[in-house]
Amino acid sequence: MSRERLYLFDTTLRDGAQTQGVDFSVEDKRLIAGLLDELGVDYIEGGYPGANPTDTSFFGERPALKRAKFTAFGMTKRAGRSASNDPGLAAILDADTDAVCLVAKSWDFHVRVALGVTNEENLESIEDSVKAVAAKGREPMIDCEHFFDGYKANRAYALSCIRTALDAGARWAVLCDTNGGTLPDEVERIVGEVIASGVPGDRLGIHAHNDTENAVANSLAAIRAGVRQVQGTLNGLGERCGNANIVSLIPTLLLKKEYADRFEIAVSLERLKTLTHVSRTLDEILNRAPNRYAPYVGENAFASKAGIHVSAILKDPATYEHVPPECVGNQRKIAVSDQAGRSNILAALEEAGIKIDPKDSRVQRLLDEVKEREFLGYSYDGAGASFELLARRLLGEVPEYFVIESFRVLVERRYNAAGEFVTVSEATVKVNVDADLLISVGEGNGPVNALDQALRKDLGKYSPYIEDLRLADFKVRILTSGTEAITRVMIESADGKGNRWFTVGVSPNIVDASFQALVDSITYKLLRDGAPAPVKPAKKMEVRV
Ligand SMILES: CC(=O)SCCNC(=O)CCNC(=O)[C@H](O)C(C)(C)COP(=O)(O)OP(=O)(O)OC[C@H]1O[C@@H](n2cnc3c(N)ncnc32)[C@H](O)[C@@H]1OP(=O)(O)O
Ligand SMILES: CC(=O)C(=O)O
Repeated sequence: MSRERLYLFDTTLRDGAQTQGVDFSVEDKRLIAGLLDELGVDYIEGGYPGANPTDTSFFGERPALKRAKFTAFGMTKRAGRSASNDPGLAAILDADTDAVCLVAKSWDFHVRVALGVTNEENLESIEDSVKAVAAKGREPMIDCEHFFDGYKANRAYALSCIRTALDAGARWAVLCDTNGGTLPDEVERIVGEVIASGVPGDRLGIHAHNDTENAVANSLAAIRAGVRQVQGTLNGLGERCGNANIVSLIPTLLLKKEYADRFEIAVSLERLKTLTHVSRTLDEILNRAPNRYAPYVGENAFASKAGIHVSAILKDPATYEHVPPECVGNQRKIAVSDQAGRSNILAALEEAGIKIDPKDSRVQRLLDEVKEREFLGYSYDGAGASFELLARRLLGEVPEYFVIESFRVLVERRYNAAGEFVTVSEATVKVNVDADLLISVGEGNGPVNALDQALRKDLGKYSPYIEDLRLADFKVRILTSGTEAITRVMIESADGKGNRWFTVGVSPNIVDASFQALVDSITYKLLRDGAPAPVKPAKKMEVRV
């Protein structure tokens, strides 16, 4: 059966730029356009030439796209002047693009209130503007703003906006759920009625906003009802609650039988494997933490925690995964926690490269220990290095590289040499390495920083192993256990080889919890980098300062 072509229109650089807190630079726009082009979308809406210096500059030098149609956005000409005499439209037509998408009002309420013109004047603006785009040799399309609300208020007028655009030569009339309040059943019914009224579905598009968390569902409903262009943004960026997320739409269209059997899109199954990378690169550009819960591409999208799930996943991943993670470039994650069973532990041990007979009684002991510690506040879910140390200690594989004899931290608010009133922390750590007692003092902008400085200042023969270690992130959470508040500290560490690892510490005292996580971090690095075991047992001998 031959499949129908479905076109993907990306508006990350236009509607996505309308997201609160998002402010693309010209260079960001170039990078994102390149990513989208490589992914395989059909249209890249770059922004609104003439609306702001960034967009004008971006359109001033057309990005080198391999296959996507570079598209400018703008609005139809203002009433009372000709298309050739409208400076806004002129800036859009002057831009070197393949296509032009103009937003037009299709709700009579908006024509009256927002534009303050007659319905006929608005239709005239649509017709003249589309003709002006076509005359410039660009592919014209019209975003019918508020189409669904307009259709419910004045069906005949909303339809006449579409017909006027298409009759004037628009390749597409895009039905916009601008306020995002329409639900999937309404979208499906209304699109069906529009097509039944004689408008061909292969000239219609859908542009859905996410105000009821239905933007993707509404886009799929419109596709089922017959539209053949779908608009969306990377990671669902966009005005207010965002647009339909193409990072969710693309895999659904490619991997779900109902759509994959009926439609052909320009993104290949091979390019689909880059989707997680594309999504996370956008977050990187925006300096935002990726959404762990994002469907398909989030860190949790294929993370299983419950023992019953993991037991089955290890027998066949299809038992609890709706698609294989690799097909979108993501990966399976098996968490170890108090929801775990033996299967989670075995999977985590395998991931850490620890070989053990599944029937070994130490597997159950480790599981019991994890559950006991999680009860006390530890969380191994996000602290893989601490879990690995716990497991290897139980198996007798972790040398006691160093022994902490004691530590002390002072926090002082005082005037510094420059006469500024500052808070400084000072830590002293006594550590035993190869029977040498080493005492180091460190200063820092906080107690944990000072402890870290002191601990790492002199670790005897282990010092060279930790020269490139740095603390990348530090998270504190206060938990309540019974009547007591306890602190859980998670530390992310990194080294010069690009390795990152996570450790956890728990104590009623925040400094103590931090220190545990620090010690785990250093021990993990020593173990991973093959540091030799101490030759002498730890005991106080000589003092070196
Ligand atoms: C649903 C959407 O997301 S549409 C996309 C919206 N995106 C943006 O607005 C981002 C970029 N916009 C801008 O930089 C500015 O709004 C500009 C440059 C386009 C216009 O700026 P200004 O000329 O200062 O006008 P302003 O933004 O205050 O108001 C919009 C004007 O466009 C008119 N207008 C709105 N839509 C249309 C349309 N489809 N056709 C013709 N005129 C329109 C409004 O009636 C209003 O006119 P008025 O000033 O005579 O009342
Ligand atoms: C055009 C557009 O962004 C909208 O109607 O939502």
